Amino acid sequence: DTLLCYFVTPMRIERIMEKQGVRGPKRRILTGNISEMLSLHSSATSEPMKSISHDIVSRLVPHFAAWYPKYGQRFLYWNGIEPRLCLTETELIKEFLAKYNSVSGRSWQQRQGSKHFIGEGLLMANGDQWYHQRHIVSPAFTGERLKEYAGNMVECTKEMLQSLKNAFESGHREIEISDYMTRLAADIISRTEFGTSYEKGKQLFQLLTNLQAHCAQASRNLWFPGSRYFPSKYNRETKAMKTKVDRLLMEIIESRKDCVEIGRTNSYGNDLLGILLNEMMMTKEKKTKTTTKRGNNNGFNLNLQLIKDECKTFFFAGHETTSLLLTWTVMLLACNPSWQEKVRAEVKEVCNNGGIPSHERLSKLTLLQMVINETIRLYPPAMVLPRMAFEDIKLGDLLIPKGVSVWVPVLAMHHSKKLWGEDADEFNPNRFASKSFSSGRFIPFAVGPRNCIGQAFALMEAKIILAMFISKFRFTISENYRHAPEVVLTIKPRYGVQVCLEPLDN
Ligand code: HEM
Repeated sequence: DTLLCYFVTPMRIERIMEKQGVRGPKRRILTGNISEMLSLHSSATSEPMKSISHDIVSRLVPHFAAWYPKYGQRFLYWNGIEPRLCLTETELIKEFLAKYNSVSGRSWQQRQGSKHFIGEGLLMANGDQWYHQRHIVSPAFTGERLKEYAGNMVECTKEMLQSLKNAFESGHREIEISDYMTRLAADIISRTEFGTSYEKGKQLFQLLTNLQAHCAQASRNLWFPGSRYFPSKYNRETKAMKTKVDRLLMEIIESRKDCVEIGRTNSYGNDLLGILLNEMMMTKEKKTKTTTKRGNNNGFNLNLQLIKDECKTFFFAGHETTSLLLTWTVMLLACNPSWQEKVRAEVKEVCNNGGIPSHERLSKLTLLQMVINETIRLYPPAMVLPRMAFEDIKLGDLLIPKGVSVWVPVLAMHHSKKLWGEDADEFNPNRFASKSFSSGRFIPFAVGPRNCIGQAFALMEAKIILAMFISKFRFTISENYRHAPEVVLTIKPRYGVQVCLEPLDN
């Protein structure tokens, strides 16, 4: 097996790719191109940028910036023993994401790296396991359900605006906005997931945030097979943190079950946790009635462990991405006062009740939507879409051998001058004025059956929060802001985003 994994398979993959003209940097046995990538990364992000420029590809994905001009629009590199095929052709990407979902998915490295903090939930599931989970949670994201969440979003935002006002009144003219946005997005997803058990959801937020930061650090060593078995301090600490999270989740689940068992209600609720518990109970009942074997569900079993994993998955996928979208939008509008004023005027016209947008009015906020699009083009929270081929895949003229991870470099494509023109690195929301922009080059939420299930939720949330924020405050970028985007799973501002606030009367 070792021989196969370290020598034979990599050589076979290299040969197949080379025959098709796909080349890449020279690979070392075991470590692949890791040391080169590490050294490129550490020099690229060691300092803040000299100005607030959005030309960030060579800073955040320096290996892409180095290899793309040299090896072309498809190239192969190695993260340890994992081969990665970087694919940048929009038609091929669309076809790959739309058609080959059942024969591609999360790689071992990805699943291992996130095992402790999101486990086997939707984001990391593959094949039938993925299919069943997606089917079960979809009802939580229908149009009707979204409308109901809008009220929660407005309530949480009002609280956040009040605490900003309090901070201002106690003398803080400058605030760091990413902290506020992170707490707000966590608040909203906690209510959506846990509804009434929301107070415990808040406690979970802290525990999960710590666990995630811890896992991000530990997974740096994952390219080395067997590392997860080392009795390291990291591994011990991770396990202890995970146990705490699971215990708290179990408490939330148990109290929900108690309510049903003592007959106070007959449903577990229609928030995400409720939907999952209802489904688990229904399948249990069906099983005892018909004593069906595993057959029709292909071995899929929604048990308590999976429900806990799902709660963690949605918490993780649903708050950090959105809070970053909000933070970067505030940064960009703080640096572009004319766009800030235009959006404020639009909000005033569309929502003439103090900037609180009703669900029906959201689609009328077109300038705000253009600004949001431009923000996730320049700073896409998910900067890469990784998918491993589980079978040989024929994509146009390209054969992708089994075992290769296809990497769609979202950030690099969003900044490509070839796709967006010479001003690709500039903030210009007008490029989204026409609704007919090609979908292939703009993929912040991915495309195809495995796209972001929370896309409509996130966009609704972003519009509500930004509309309310912009009606209450005018804001400018502080001279203390240091522009230092960095990648820690997502694209973050290393030192936060400091803005100066001016409350508005309305
Ligand atoms: C601006 C905000 C967001 C962005 C940019 C974003 C982006 C993405 C992207 C690119 C993917 C595909 C990842 C991949 O295939 O590698 C994804 C998947 C996912 N997202 Fe989001 N997301 C956002 C907000 C949310 C929210 C609010 C939720 C939940 C409420 C959510 C839940 C998920 C889940 C569960 C998946 C996995 C879907 C699957 O594999 O079937 N996301 N997201």
